[in-house]
Amino acid sequence: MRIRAAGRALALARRAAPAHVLWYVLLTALAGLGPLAVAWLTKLVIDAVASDGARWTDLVNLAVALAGVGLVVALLPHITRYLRAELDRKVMLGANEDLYAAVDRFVGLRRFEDPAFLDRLQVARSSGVNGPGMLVDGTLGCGQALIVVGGFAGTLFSLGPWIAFAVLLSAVPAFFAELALSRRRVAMVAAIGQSERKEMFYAGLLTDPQAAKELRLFGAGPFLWGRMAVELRAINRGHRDIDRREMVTQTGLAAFAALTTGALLLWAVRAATLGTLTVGDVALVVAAVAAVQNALAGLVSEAVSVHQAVLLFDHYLAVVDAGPDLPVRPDPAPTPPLLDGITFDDVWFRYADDQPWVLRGVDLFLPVGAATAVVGLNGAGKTTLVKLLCRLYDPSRGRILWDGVDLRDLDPGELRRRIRAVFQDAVRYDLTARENIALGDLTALDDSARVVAAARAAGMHDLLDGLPNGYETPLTRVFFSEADRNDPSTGTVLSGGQWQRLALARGLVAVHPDLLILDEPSSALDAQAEYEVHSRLRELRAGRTSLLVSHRLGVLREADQIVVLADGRVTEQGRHDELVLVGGEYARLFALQASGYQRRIEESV
Ligand SMILES: Nc1ncnc2c1ncn2[C@@H]1O[C@H](COP(=O)(O)OP(=O)(O)OP(=O)(O)O)[C@@H](O)[C@H]1O
Repeated sequence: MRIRAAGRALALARRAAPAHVLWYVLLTALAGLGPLAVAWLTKLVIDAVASDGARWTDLVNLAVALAGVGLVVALLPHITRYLRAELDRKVMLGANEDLYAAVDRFVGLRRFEDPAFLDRLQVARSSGVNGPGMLVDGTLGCGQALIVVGGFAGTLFSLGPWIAFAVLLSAVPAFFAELALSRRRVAMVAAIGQSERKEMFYAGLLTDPQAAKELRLFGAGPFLWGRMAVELRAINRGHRDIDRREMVTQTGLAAFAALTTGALLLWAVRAATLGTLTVGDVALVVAAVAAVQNALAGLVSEAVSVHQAVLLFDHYLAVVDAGPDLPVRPDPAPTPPLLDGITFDDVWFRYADDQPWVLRGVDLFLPVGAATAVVGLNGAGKTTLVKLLCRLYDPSRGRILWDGVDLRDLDPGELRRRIRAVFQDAVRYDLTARENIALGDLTALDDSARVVAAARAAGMHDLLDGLPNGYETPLTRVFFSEADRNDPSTGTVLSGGQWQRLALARGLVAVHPDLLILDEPSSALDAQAEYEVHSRLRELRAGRTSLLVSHRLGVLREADQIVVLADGRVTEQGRHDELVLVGGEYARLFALQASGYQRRIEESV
């Protein structure tokens, strides 16, 4: 499994930056050979200077070679550092591309509501994408260290086999100790993932312009900061624990390394005084011991970083390989234009097995070309019904049929192209007005006429047209667009009702969707805007299939059918007049709202 992960990471690096990987490998190998060449040339120069019969030209040649190798050794780290940084950048881009493509393939919403998966996603986003770069660096670092160790160990071996053996043995405890530390570090990263997400949430909230108003008014800042501090302390505890272990391990290892180095130096000096080693040999031993110790320490830390990279990359692979969260048929049925209607056939739904049922056997038919309105108390399941219709979840039991074909047999992308929905909690994108609208159908991004028509339908055209840069004005004071670099003050902040109308424009920008869903599209509109918007919507809906959810029963009166949702079932269904005559829940709610308005009129008269 780990080997497979390492293979995938290296393959990703090769794909993202093939030339950089090749050059990086070559230069790293060269950098590994450099210190050995310098040490040997230094030994030869010293021995030549110390000997009586050395020729001047030989000395000069050796010195020039030493200087040349020294130059290469000095230059290589700078070039490899650049290559490494560039490789990391390219690989990270490729890894991010794959990660977000995978996240985009999650057809439904379940994964985004699963805390364990969100933890993985957090690790994948923050560290996993660096895995392949870390792995290449670490693998090459290991390779380089092995070249140095191999070269110098050979040298030490020629001077005395047991020295080479002793030096190599001294690295074994370090290797296993670092490996154990690495395991703990990765476990710690996963363990603090939840705290990190909470800390990010509080940090975002404390600096969020939208939240600033309430937080100041309620004086909730210190409370949230207190919560954030709790998470930060938990994160710190995780890091502190690892840092302490690291300190104890590293100091023990350093003391052990210093002892072995000292013993070897003593041996070399004694051997030189006895005449078994030359002066050049002593210089070589000194260089070799230092280089082998350094390289072994490097080998251990690089091996550890490879290990860590693979463990982190495992989280990344878990996300990238997760696949769609709802079953998607490999050979989906085509999604033709809606001809007959949509059927809810005994639909049961709950958000998780341990949660209560939200829908308990909904039977409903949305006829093509008709406007259906859904009414119900808060929490009755109206938005859930809409989300099932868009196939953001699958029913727990029962079926939803598009002209008789189960939604599960259709391609979710194709289905969604036939549906446009405006949700009550529509997103406010920090983008330009044009982009905010065109996100509803990206084919309209460069089609101003369609964007303007949608804005007109939602009653937003005059306002957007009058902005400093018209439709190109950013609807945010958080960023500014490139065009506004010289005057970033053009960004505009919309009111709640204006955002709602913009969301409506986003829903209306698609050309003739088969199904238009409006979930509380006018709750924040003033009376005049609501009247205008609904008159316009009535025109737009005429002859089209639409589903309208609203608590303002007055705007639903003209729907072709009104459906009351209660206790997870359809309890009433019919036209406004029919339901009023029946005198059930709809009639009660309608009378309640109407009496409120009536009383206010009478009081003001
Ligand atoms: N993502 C979710 N996970 C778990 N439960 C959820 C989720 N979304 C909604 N619910 C629960 O499902 C029930 C129905 O919610 P839904 O949003 O469909 O109601 P609604 O009729 O649209 O309400 P409202 O009129 O307040 O908008 C509620 O009890 C709610 O708590």
